[in-house]
Amino acid sequence: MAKKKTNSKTSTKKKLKLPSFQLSSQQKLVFGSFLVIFGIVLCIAFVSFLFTGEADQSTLSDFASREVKPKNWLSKTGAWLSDLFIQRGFGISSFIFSGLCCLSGVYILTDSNKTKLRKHWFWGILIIIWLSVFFGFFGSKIDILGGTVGFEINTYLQDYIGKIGVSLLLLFGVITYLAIRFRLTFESFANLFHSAKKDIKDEFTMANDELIVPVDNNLTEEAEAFKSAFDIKEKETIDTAFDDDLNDDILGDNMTLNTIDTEEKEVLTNTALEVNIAEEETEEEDLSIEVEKVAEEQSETDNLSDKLVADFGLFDPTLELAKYQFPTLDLLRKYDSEGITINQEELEENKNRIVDTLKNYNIGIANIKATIGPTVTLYEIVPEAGIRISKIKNLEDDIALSLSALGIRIIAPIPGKGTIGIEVPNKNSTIVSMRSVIASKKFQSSDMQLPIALGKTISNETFVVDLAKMPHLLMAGATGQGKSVGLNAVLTSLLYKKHPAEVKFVLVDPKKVELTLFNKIERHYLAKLPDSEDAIITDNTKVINTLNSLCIEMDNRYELLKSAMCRNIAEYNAKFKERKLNPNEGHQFLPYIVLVVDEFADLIMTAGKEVETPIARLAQLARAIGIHLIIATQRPSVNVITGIIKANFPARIAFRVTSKIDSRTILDGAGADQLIGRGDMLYTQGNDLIRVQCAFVDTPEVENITDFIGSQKAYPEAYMLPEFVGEESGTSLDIDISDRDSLFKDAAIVIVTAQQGSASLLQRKLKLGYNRAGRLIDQLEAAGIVGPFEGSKARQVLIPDLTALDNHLENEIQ
Ligand SMILES: Nc1ncnc2c1ncn2[C@@H]1O[C@H](COP(=O)(O)OP(=O)(O)OP(=O)(O)O)[C@@H](O)[C@H]1O
Repeated sequence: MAKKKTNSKTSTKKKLKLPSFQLSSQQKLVFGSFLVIFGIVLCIAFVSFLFTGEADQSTLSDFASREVKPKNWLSKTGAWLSDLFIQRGFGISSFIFSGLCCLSGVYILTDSNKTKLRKHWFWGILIIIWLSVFFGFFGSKIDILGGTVGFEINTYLQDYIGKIGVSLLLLFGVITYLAIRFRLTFESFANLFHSAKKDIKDEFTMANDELIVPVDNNLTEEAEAFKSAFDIKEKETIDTAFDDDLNDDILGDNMTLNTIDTEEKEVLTNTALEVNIAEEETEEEDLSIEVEKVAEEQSETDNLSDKLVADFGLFDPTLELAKYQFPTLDLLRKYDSEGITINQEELEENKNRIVDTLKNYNIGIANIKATIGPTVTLYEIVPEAGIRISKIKNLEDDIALSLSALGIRIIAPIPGKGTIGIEVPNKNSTIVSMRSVIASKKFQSSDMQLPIALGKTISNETFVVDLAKMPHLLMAGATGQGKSVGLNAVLTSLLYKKHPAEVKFVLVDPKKVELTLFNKIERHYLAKLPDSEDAIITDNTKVINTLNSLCIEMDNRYELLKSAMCRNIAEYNAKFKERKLNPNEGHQFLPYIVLVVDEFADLIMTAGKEVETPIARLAQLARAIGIHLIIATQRPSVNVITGIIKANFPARIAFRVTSKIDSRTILDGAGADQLIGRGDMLYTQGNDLIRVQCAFVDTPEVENITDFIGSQKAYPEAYMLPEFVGEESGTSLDIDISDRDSLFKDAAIVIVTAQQGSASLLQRKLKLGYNRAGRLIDQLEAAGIVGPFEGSKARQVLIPDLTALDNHLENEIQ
């Protein structure tokens, strides 16, 4: 077992090292047949060389001249190839080359196991060399038997180990080959010898028995002793023989055991004993039998998808915009004041103040350490033994007063460190540019699904989080503290990392001015409702429709995931890329959708429950299907951020807020009221608070990026969300004839001709987007041309042919 395991381990290791070339079926046909033909060419040339080689010797130097006519059946090429392989190469063993070429071709054509082919090549080449040396051993000059290689190796070896040495070396080669290739062991030689000996012995015994037969009734004393000694054994053997199918002959004899005479019994005993020995031997051999690894059978769908992947490669969702270029770093501004400068004086001053203040309250400090961040410096204090932490915590305001600085935050104790932290704002804060965080290795090499570079932590590390893991983000902060910049930083991060095929934004901007710049990338990155003009939603009534539409999209996506038997969007998309999901059944690559709501308080004020319900539904359920919410608000009061919303937004960002109560609403604790503003923020994902300086991205930078993306080739339209028809507009089936899509008739013809009521058929035939095709199907249903939705099956077509369709439509108009 252990041996088997190691074997399989090493083989997987080997497999991992080898590069895998995936040839398409056509390439396999071309390459495979080329190799077979090349092998045949070599064989013909070599055979011809045996007869014409000598005559062609002189013509080889005039290869370029057309007057020279070589005798080789394949003319100059044949003469040259066979001279190269046989004369200058390995002699007649070169025939193996032609065989190997043909074999490789056949392997490629039949798509057989390549490991076996590699083995054939390995052993083939070794045999070629061995044969060439072997033949070279007998020749006194270069000849076609051993070729130049054989001759030269021989001369070289004979110079060092002599003729006897070379012959022994060749013998050793044969033994090694037999041992490795045919797993021959010393025991198998011995067994061979043993069985030969036994055969002779058998013959001998048989002959003896024949001699004994005539004196059957008079057993000698020795024979009697022999018999009694084996009596028990005989019985056992006979029993075993009864069970043993292999010993049918003996079985036959044993059946009549009572009737046979002693001599026959004796013969039988001998035979049975031998069977026993033979069995033991087989058992011994069994130990060395190697169990061949059986390849696991693949199911039919796997085979089909594997074939598709082999033919077309993995599905590439970015193919439609294959030439899309990600924005470059130089679109972002570089700031002079970047990089942290240590102001020794300031550090010393703050340290003294902290020590003095604490001394005033009889708190001694054993140790103090400073970590300088972009906007604040963290002083870590180890108090003297016996000092209660709560005492320091209570002195927060006093320490802040004596340090006469805004934004002091005391963390007592720092989780996991056993020290007390005092964050003191730097006199001169440094700007954390978006460029520096985007360029950071941490962001660039992150393999997160939706990476967001938020800024830098207090220890000046780039802070990157995965929106897909959050899974929804709540952002709050008083006006002018950096919310909009924060939102822009989030969107910019995604633009720098995600292809338009991979992520779509739904932007809600009641302030109408904050996100307008993103209009330029509408057809690349934005998603919108089918009949809305602007992709960025500024009208509060439209927000309700959009949110409900997202709920429909969510339900649709769950249906798709269910039928694909996937638990989340990542699994689903991976399966789709591997071509395991059929687009004809409605499957498609699903981009992430990020809903950004700037000024959520305003929405709640105007729309209340109508907004809260879909938001809560999305927040509760949308994480698995790739819809993520980012909600920003100025007023983090309890009537805006209700319990249900809070419960579903574990990731929160707090910019500076004006009151402790607001801080509590957003962070479930104080802290946000002590921030210094201008992008200074606290981030939590349910546990610790992390102080981060938000990356700064200015409007011109966003404009540069959106211009850069907007100037590139885009999709024909923005990503269409499913249509949501509000209650007041009636049911979707009451479609007015005049409101029908311009392609309604074409769609009806396609559906009736194909007798298959599926939206994806329309998508393909009429080159439509999924949403328009879906709308057409609804209209066809309303017109009574197709039946109702039947889950994963195509809808039933109610009109049998085109004539009936014409009649149907005419009747409709009347
Ligand atoms: N990360 C940052 N680094 C440096 N300065 C910043 C940062 N974030 C914001 N600021 C400064 O604060 C100003 C206001 O920021 P921003 O417009 O994001 O505030 P806001 O919270 O969106 O305000 P409002 O709610 O009124 O729109 C910016 O113009 C900028 O000067």
